[in-house]
Amino acid sequence: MNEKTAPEKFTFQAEIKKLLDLLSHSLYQNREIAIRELISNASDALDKYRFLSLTDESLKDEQPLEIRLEPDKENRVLAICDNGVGMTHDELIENIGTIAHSGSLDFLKNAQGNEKEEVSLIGKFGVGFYSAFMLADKVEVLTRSCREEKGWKWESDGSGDFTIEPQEDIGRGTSIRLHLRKDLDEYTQDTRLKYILNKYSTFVPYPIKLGDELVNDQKPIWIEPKTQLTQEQYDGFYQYLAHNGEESARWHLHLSSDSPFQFHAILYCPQTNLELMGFGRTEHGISLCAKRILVQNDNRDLLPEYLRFLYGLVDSADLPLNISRESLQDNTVFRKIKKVLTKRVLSHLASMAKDDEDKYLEFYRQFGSALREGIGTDFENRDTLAKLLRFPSSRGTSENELVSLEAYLEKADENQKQIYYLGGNDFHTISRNPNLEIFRKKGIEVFYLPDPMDEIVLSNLAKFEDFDIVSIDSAEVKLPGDEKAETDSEEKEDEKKEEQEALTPEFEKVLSLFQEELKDDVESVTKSDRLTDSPCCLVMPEGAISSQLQKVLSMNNKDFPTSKRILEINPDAELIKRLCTLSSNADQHAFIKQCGRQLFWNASLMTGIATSPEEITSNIQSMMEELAQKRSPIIT
Ligand SMILES: Nc1ncnc2c1ncn2[C@@H]1O[C@H](COP(=O)(O)OP(=O)(O)OP(=O)(O)O)[C@@H](O)[C@H]1O
Repeated sequence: MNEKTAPEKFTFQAEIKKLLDLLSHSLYQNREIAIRELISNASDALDKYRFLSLTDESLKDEQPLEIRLEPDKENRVLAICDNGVGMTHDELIENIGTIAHSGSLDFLKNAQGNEKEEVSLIGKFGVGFYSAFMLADKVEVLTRSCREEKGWKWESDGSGDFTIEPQEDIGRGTSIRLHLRKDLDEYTQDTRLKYILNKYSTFVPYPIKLGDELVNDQKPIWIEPKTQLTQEQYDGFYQYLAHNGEESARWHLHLSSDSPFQFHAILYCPQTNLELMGFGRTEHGISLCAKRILVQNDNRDLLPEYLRFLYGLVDSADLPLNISRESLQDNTVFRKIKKVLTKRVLSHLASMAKDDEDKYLEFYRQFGSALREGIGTDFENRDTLAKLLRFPSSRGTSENELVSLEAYLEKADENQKQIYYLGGNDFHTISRNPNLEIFRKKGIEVFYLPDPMDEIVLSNLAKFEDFDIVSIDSAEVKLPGDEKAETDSEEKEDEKKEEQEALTPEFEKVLSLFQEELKDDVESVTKSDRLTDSPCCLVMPEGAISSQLQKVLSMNNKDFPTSKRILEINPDAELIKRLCTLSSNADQHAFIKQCGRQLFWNASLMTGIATSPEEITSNIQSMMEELAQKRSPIIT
């Protein structure tokens, strides 16, 4: 037991001396962080006391745990007081004087003697208790440990030494009395102090009082167990974070973890996606706290970019309080938290999709665009994201009936090796596309993609499980059970040649006349295997991107090179059969060519890529005139 009456004198540890010298002479402007540091220490001290009193009944009393700020304008003193754990004589020496603590150690490690750099590092690492000397030219610490009857006064002017002497009549806890520097009267003004407290300490889990006024009235609900919270409390916190006075969140996720690192988080999904309503890019971030002290209120790196629609707060005791925005991303704990949060959000969505499909689809209609964005950017979670995607399909009756890739495969033919989709202007235009005929005949489901974004996503995804994802207007399409699908491309070429050779001379003639007419417009004219009723359709050559996608890309970039398509002709279509019979008569070749051109235009219209309406209408008109002439010869 230390029975001391006169002040004992101590010398600061060399590193601390250096730190203090720097602090008292530095021109570092953001002095208000000192208040944040001291409040954070007070909050830690209250945590420690709360914990001790849980296990040791004798330490308990009726005092409410709180932090008080007591400004004394007359004497230019600001006291920051807590009734937390307090410090014994030896703890005082050890904690604030002779051993550099984590914040200050980090600072010193990185400072490396360059004064300019040292000053900028103050903001980066914070310097814990010692930041008091940025505000004060004398600091007194009055403290009484919860385990002792007797208190102590620590005092220093920050120049190299400190003293400790006994102090009578003080309550449990610690008061840090800052004798403010001459020019810092503002730190005794209520408005200035409230501003600082609101900025940094709103989420401190203990009441902070300025005089008699409670300054932080936001309850830190994220550290409470889920079972003890009501919907109203969750709503209130959401409304606070989202600055939204009326709405409840669409859903929330309350996470707590103790290992391998400690954090609490509440994330909220809003009802509506403002980006869909033309409000521009969502720019709010997540509130980031370290030990309940706000470090940043708009952190945009804690979640991947595509989840930017979520509101929330993350609090971790394993994050350094004074970390800068730049160095946060390099922090291991921060990166791990981001990873866990992302996975938990996605698994929450997956469970919702499984347990309550309707609720999930409602969410998807608002925020599906975010998940689609994730496919292109979050490679680590691509498979999970792919399972969360939904698309309209040929089994539905409108674009509102959405199907997942997994549900699609459940219904697929066992010989099916590919997942099929087709883009187009709208659901009904797509459903009338002739490329679908063989799929309809074979009962194969095709995703209908009126939204070009969906097509970009699927072509980007390219594969789901072991299935290639292909646009059905592509030469790469392999139909289930199609023997040709199994052969390699060389054999396939040979087979194609053989097949073309096996064509009737009449059909061959028609193809060559079409080819002649359309040589500048199409890559080739070939026999079709995918059509059952329609005379023709356009398909993309192997390796080319789909029609719809080309359309979108060329809309954004006029110089985007569009690839020529293959015109496939159905020999069994009535019109083609008739053209075949005409083909042996050279007088009819001009007419066959005219039909070939019109068929190409028709297919272009169906695909939504027709570009020459005047030529199309004038060709139809001249054909109608010819027909009309035959039906009713003009009487002259
Ligand atoms: N209000 C207080 N009540 C009780 N102990 C305190 C108080 N303020 C500071 N201390 C003690 O002094 C020590 C040093 O404080 P300082 O702020 O310099 O570093 P730290 O809080 O340990 O580090 P960091 O903030 O970087 O995690 C604390 O660990 C704590 O033991």
